[in-house]
Amino acid sequence: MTTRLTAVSKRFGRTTALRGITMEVDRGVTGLLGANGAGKTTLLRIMATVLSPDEGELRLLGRNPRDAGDRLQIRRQLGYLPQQTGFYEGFTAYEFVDYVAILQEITGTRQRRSEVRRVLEAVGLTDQMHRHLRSMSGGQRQRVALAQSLLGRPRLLLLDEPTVGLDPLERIRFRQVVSELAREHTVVLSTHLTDDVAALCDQVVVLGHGEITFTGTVADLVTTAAGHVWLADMPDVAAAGWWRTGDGRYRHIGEPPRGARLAPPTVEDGYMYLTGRGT
Ligand SMILES: Nc1ncnc2c1ncn2[C@@H]1O[C@H](COP(=O)(O)OP(=O)(O)OP(=O)(O)O)[C@@H](O)[C@H]1O
Repeated sequence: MTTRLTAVSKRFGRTTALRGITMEVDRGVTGLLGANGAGKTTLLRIMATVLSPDEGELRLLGRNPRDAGDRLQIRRQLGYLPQQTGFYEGFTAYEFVDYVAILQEITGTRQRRSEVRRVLEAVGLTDQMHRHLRSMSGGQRQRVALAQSLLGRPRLLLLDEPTVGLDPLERIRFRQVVSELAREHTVVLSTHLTDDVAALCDQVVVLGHGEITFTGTVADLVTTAAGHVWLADMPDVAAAGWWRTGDGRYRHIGEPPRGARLAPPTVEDGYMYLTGRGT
């Protein structure tokens, strides 16, 4: 079931949010990495059939979203976690997910109940499902939001910055959930956290100013910075970027000076080198 974008572009007035995006996603996790305003949300909204592209072709789960019949079929197999979920604070986790299930026309009370319980269990909230949303932590609420996106066992799961605002333990819990899901789902998640990409993604797509600047594996992304990261006792202002590390040395990204002590690159270095920002 192919999910592929070909030469997709989108403008908002004078702003070009996406230009000539061509990419394919498959089972596993694809990470969309990019700075604020790079176009990640716009891309996910197009894939979620919320927005139409101005130009280009889209195949979602082997279907054409421009066709009304196909679009309905796509939406039935699609899970979407937007950047901001409109929660109803007075609802419990169960009530909220159940409400979304009703909106999705999951018919039959017994079937709906078991589906709501299934998705809450998938995100590890079985014990918390009768707590009110207003009393939950950011991470728990994010898992409730993820749970609603899993209703109906979607084959394509789109997650917009799902780990923003989570503390380290919540992020690890969230990663566990997503990596388990990716065994059977195609997951596309946007983030500006290179740690999430390193931990989760089979494929990485880097967006910069609405264009794809890199597609490959995490290892490929790391390799882009090989030979361009070095450590020194003093900062080198000619580097594209540098910062002082915890051990008092200065880590640099860019063209190394002669005789520099090269360091093995990380995903973050790869991303920084690629974007030419260094810091
Ligand atoms: N509805 C809209 N109307 C006008 N401009 C928009 C709209 N949506 C997005 N844009 C613009 O398109 C560009 C891409 O925005 P988008 O939200 O897709 O980026 P992003 O990578 O998701 O950013 P962030 O990480 O901050 O969420 C930005 O310049 C943004 O201001």
